[in-house]
Amino acid sequence: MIESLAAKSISQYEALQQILHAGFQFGGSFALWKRPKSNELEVVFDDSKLARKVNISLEDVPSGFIVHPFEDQADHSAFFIESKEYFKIPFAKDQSETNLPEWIQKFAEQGDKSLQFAPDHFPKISAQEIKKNGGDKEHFLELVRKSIAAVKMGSMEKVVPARTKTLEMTKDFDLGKSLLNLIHTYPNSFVNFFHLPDVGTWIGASPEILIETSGDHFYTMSLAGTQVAKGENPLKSAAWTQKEIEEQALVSRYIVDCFKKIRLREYEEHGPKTVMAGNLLHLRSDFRVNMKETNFPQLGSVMLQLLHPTSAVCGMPRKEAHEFLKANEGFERKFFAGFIGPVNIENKTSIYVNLRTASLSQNTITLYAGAGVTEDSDPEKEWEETEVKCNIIGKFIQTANN
Ligand SMILES: C=C(O[C@H]1C=CC=C(C(=O)O)[C@@H]1O)C(=O)O
Repeated sequence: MIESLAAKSISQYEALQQILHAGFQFGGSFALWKRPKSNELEVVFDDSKLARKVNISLEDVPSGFIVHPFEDQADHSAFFIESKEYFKIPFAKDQSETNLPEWIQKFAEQGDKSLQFAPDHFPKISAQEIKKNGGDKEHFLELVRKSIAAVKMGSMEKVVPARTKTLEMTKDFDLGKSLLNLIHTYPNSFVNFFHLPDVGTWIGASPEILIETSGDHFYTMSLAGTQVAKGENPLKSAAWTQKEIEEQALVSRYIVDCFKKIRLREYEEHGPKTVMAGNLLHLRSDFRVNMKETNFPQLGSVMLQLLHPTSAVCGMPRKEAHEFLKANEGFERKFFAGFIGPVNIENKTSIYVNLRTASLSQNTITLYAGAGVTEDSDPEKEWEETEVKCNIIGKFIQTANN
């Protein structure tokens, strides 16, 4: 349902606060997001008190927001925030004011203001759970060493070990402000927030599309290789090592192998080129298919099932890399490196890999990051890379006034 917006303008910060307030008071699940380069913020509310699940055959799914963990589900299901209410509001950077649907403003005015930010909506994590959730540096270094050894032994070409970083939830943590900062700092990312009662509450800024379908057009990308952007024109001056070029080429090969599996020969491939995500540079290739010309109307769902988890977040071959991570990583990825995004909204589905992300609990915020390992990797450098990746979200969470 598309709502008309109220005439009264409010600041973008206030709008975010009111959306969050209404979302938590609604009692169901909700999500908000801003697509890369878009000037609009989109929101869905679902009043269902029980987390909804759908099959990941997306053609049959109503409008909404999908949330799938890293682990494949035996029943091919994902969590789903059905679009019982959907609206979008202007949210350009240079436009400090915006409008909300009238009902949200009324809802927020009537409600209890103290609930505007309510960490008690989030699950509580015990100290014991924090300890075993994979944030230890020595554990990660050892994991990378083991990864390199396994690649050298020939059982895998690449693997993507990950870690967490846990921050304390401070009293001055301001969710609306963190989101506003993420939105304006990362205009090329998919900035997102979703809340599934009793399941999880996550905030992130992903640079990686897993699949997108819009009308007859299908799109996916291979993204890998990381360096910190430096200098005046980082996109032009970036140089890539053989290790990074190979790492990204493996992700592209993985996509082409998926096309081969379904005998799809007509696709466009462009790249790789250097792209910017926050203060990081990556190598990216773009893949496009016309679903009408290739007579493949269900390509989105088919590729979603074939691609996830890609070798940008798991490794290659996928099965061996996944088994290695399960045996050695030592923590549960949950929704990290899973996939999230709007489905069948205005004839478009945009599903992102859930990277540069954090889960919120009553007392902690857990950041997640991984790094692609090949035989030329250096454990200390991979640790540094995950620090920088964690910081993309972390720096807007640790200090409320950032
Ligand atoms: C696994 C992550 O990034 C992936 C995407 C781009 C570059 C990557 C890399 O250089 O390792 C990773 O494959 C992450 O951000 O946690």
